[in-house]
Amino acid sequence: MIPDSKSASSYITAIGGGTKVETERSPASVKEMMDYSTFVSAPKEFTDDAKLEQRLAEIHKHGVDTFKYLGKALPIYPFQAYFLTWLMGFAKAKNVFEIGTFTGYSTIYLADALRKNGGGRRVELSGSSSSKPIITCELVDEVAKYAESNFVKAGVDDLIEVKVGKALDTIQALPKGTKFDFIFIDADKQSYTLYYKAIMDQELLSANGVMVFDNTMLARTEKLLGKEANPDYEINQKAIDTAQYEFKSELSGITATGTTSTTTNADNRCKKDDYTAEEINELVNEINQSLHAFNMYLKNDERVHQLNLPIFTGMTAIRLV
Ligand SMILES: C[S@@+](CC[C@H](N)C(=O)[O-])C[C@H]1O[C@@H](n2cnc3c(N)ncnc32)[C@H](O)[C@@H]1O
Repeated sequence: MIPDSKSASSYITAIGGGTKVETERSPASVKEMMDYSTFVSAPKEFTDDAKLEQRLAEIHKHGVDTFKYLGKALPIYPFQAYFLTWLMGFAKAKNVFEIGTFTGYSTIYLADALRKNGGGRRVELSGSSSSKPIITCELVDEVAKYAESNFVKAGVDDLIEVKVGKALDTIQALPKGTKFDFIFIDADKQSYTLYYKAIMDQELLSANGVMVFDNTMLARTEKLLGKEANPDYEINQKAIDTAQYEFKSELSGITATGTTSTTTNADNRCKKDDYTAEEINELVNEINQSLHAFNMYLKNDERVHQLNLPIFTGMTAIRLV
């Protein structure tokens, strides 16, 4: 049964805000639900290499500590890695395009799944150049170098090429019709529509390929459903952390695309270490508006089948019609 706007709103608010999910059926927190799902799921594409698992845990911790200036930069959650690698197996993906490398955490899982899918097909680019089967885009040079060192340590560097710079430039530099079986986007949220349009214009998704966007339902998602802002809304710390990170990351995207007039204002706000609740509310609203615009654009795009899934802060899976 399709939930009505009211029940959907409370459920999504719970997910977006990281608060308790209050349904009769499921009193668990989102994290508890995700942990349980991880526990009882076992995609065969997922790594069973204990050493790699440990290395990934170290990468997670070290990356978050090292790149504090990116705010609360977070890799995907383990259950999300399950989901991505399961999809990779389903699509029999032989190559990958990723936006948002950060420490390389998600990329390493994708590389491991690629090996389990039989190795990986090089991305054929025009002319003499041919790349590795995974292309991942990272804006910040220092971060990209750190990710590359992690790929070496994880033994997957032969599969991955990091493109440093603005992701939109990288997409547009790819020859039209370069095909990827799996595309994962987890970067500046306000650029999601631009990335999607550019990927579709460039015809980068293969016929049976899958494209996934992360965080498509961020904090304070009730705004997306048109509910009035609640002045008594208690902003919880998790929502604040997420918003700060997403916004700071977002700034790169604003500058990268140069399509918004809020850059100066946003840049000034980014320099601050502390935000008031009001400012955070404003930042979250901006991001949510972009995400809602993106979600609606997809909903109305007849070229694709898309599913907006309530996994963690929302993941949207897309395939071509
Ligand atoms: C959420 S993190 C990615 C996490 C990664 N997918 C994982 O699970 O381990 C987002 C990354 O996107 C990068 N980024 C932000 N804007 C970008 C842009 N315009 N082009 C390329 N990368 C960008 C940030 O520097 C950050 O490292």
